[in-house]
Amino acid sequence: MKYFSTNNKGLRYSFKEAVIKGLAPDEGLFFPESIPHLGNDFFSRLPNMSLSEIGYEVSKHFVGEDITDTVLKEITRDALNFETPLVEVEKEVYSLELFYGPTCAFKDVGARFMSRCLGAFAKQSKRKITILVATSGDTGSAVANGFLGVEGVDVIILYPKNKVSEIQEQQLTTMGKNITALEVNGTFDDCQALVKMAFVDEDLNKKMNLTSANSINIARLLPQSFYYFYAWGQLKDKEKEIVISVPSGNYGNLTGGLLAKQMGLPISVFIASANKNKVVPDYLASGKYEPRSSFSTISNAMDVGAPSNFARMMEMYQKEYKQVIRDIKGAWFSDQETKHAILDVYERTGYILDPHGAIGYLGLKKHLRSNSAIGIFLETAHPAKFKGTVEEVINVDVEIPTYLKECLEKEKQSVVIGKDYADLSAFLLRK
Ligand SMILES: Cc1ncc(COP(=O)(O)O)c(C=O)c1O
Ligand SMILES: N[C@@H](CCOP(=O)(O)O)C(=O)O
Repeated sequence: MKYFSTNNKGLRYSFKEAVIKGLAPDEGLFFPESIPHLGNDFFSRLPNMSLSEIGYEVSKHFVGEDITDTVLKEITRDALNFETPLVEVEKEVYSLELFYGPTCAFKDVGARFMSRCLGAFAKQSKRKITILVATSGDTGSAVANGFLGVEGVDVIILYPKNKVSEIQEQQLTTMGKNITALEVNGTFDDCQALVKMAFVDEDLNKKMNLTSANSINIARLLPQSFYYFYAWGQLKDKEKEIVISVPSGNYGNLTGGLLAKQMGLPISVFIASANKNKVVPDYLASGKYEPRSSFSTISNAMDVGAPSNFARMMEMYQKEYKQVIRDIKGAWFSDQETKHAILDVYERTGYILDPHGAIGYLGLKKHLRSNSAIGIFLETAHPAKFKGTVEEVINVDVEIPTYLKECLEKEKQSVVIGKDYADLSAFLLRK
């Protein structure tokens, strides 16, 4: 399989090149030159397949000869060693719980797969690889956890000062070893823009071997299709129409779902569920895409005003707006509505939503009108990561998983920088 840049289809790159570069030299995002349709045999075996088996069967089409079959099997077995259960919350409304990985967010799936692929490539490389990652809360800790102690790889996390939850910040800033946290005086979009500027800074790239572990990187994005197959495999009734709502910010998770659909997964509609940062729901309503500065909300990991993966969504639909709105509906909700959903679902069912999952739930309820459809929303993080907000709403203690508890006891270590590129490049050149 070869990859092209969303800015230029003329040049082709191997999986290994795309993973090591992260972003194409022309600042486009890497995209597979063809998307395989997985056959009936694969779909008939799905109900009995584990997440890691699905990961292997799907990714083998995308990695080409860059990773041997034996190594790819090891990578998927080792990376995807946790559950992603489908839990019925109400009649025909399911939560796909993606928070059983080590950092309690869906990012663990992609970060663990990518770290093992890059780890395999790093062994073949003489130069150290430096990963730059921008985070609005969850990507940073998942990437740090995935790459902690990996030889030949340094990780630098950029996160927006005062805009992530307390537990998220502890996760980002307490790893030590080969992980450094930069606290940026700005928004997530500023962090993402700084990272992209570093990739095209020629002087810096002569000195450092930089790559990205955001969903910009194809090895982070691809695994985000695996659990859609897993969810479908777990459904008892596969005859009904299936609608999936994805709480979205940078749109890597939704793009993973769209990839699964193009590979043949019978999902009738996706819902792009957003908070007040609603550039994509606005595009779906009007046909105009207008990235803008982001607002801070209680679903902070989705506070993105210029989502990276919009370029890939457009590539998939060849910018055909009518086709896009056939497959994707938009929805957005305020903090007040999010809190109300957390309380309402808790009181009626006992199920505890986190603020991101609550937006997914609301998007699903908005569009799931037909009784003949099954709805799934993605629960993208453990509610304990947003303990303060959730407990204030439901007035009940939310138990913190052991891993999260451990990082609360450690000391925060970060370097504060401004949002000017000069600050980041000076920091990197000093390293
Ligand atoms: C908990 C949580 N939910 C939803 C999102 C949004 O996902 P995406 O950026 O892939 O749209 C994120 C961040 O990416 C997140 O951390
Ligand atoms: N919400 C994300 C933002 C970065 O998203 P990514 O999937 O592109 O890495 C976060 O939690 O950091």
